[in-house]
Amino acid sequence: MSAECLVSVADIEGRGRSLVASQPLKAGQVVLCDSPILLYSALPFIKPHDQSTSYCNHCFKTLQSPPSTCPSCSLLFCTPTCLSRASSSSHSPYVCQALSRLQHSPHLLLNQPLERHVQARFLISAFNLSLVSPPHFQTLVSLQGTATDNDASNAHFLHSLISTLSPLPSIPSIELTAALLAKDRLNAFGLMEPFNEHLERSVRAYAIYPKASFFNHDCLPNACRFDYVDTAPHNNTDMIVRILHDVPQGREICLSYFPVNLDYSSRQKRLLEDYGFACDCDRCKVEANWSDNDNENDVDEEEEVMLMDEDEDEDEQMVASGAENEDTDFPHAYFFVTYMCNRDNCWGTLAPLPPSPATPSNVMECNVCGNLKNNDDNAIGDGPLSMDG
Ligand SMILES: C[S@@+](CC[C@H](N)C(=O)[O-])C[C@H]1O[C@@H](n2cnc3c(N)ncnc32)[C@H](O)[C@@H]1O
Repeated sequence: MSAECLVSVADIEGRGRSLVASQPLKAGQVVLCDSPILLYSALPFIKPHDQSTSYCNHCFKTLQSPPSTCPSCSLLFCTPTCLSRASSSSHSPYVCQALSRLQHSPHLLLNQPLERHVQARFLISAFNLSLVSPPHFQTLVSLQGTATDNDASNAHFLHSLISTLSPLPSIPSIELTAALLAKDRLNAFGLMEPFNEHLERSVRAYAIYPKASFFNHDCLPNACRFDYVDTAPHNNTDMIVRILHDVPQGREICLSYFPVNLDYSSRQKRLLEDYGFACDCDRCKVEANWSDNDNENDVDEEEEVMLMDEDEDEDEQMVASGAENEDTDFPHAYFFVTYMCNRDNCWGTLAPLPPSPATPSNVMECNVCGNLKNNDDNAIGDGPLSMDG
């Protein structure tokens, strides 16, 4: 059955639009494969020549062989085909001229925070979308997100800047520009640089996905997302969402909006500041009662395994039944041991590979480092997989 039929949009009070299982789902099942309607670079307009050499400016694959160069602005693309596709979509003459002016006039964004550089890229892409694909622009406008005072002040500056860069028949108003910034803040997913255990992982591009934007957050998610930007031969920026464990029909499917190892106060802060809500998921209800010291244990793997050993049977039952025991100090120990990658500095989430119709999958894949491991805990490979693999 196609992934599209496995989840449907429902309104849940206090959570807005949500994705729920349309039928019982099996661990590893792909429930969504979504293509971005908007994709833009996460790089600031600083040292553009050094920084723009790493990725194709259309599909964001790491550049390998001699790239193709845009004759007007010198941005790099992985192949002539990517450059040609970009010229009629993401790198239209409007975008080409606007980016070129920003890159060659560093004073325009001088002393501006990096956040504004990336927002300028987003707005240029969004304004371009309103010209090259009005239906996709309408989808973007329909996403969740209402402008805050901060969005309004950013919009004020950026609207005036972008208006001077490149002529357009009409550009969105300042009010719509502020709303677009809010929608980007709430709905953009980062396409990350490849995992390196010695470096902090940074974002290479941001993407807006029309259907994946309906996933709500849970600090103990029942699904996680994968991308295969450098390895998928086609549609390499698609997002694939797989289920971690069996889920009954009608249950909401949630992602974690950030790595699951964050402690309670960091999670609450991020959710409130970036997404405008206070999380009251089962994990937060338990951790709200912990002292700060307890929260530090959140990322201590040895501690987790110790707790797991003590409570293993009970925790497995809790996960299986979905009903957590209020009396247990650490009901989510099972989650960390089973679904969190134990490679140094990874903190990725492990999801089973898609099951075959008759047999459940017993191989887990990490959505950050790509490691594959058997359910018996043996690493069996260093990903990432290709989606065709
Ligand atoms: C990416 S959107 C998710 C879809 C959104 N519910 C909608 O109606 O379009 C993110 C927003 O959904 C809401 N949301 C996500 N997870 C939530 C949760 N666990 N509890 C309450 N609201 C949540 C917040 O308003 C958040 O800013």
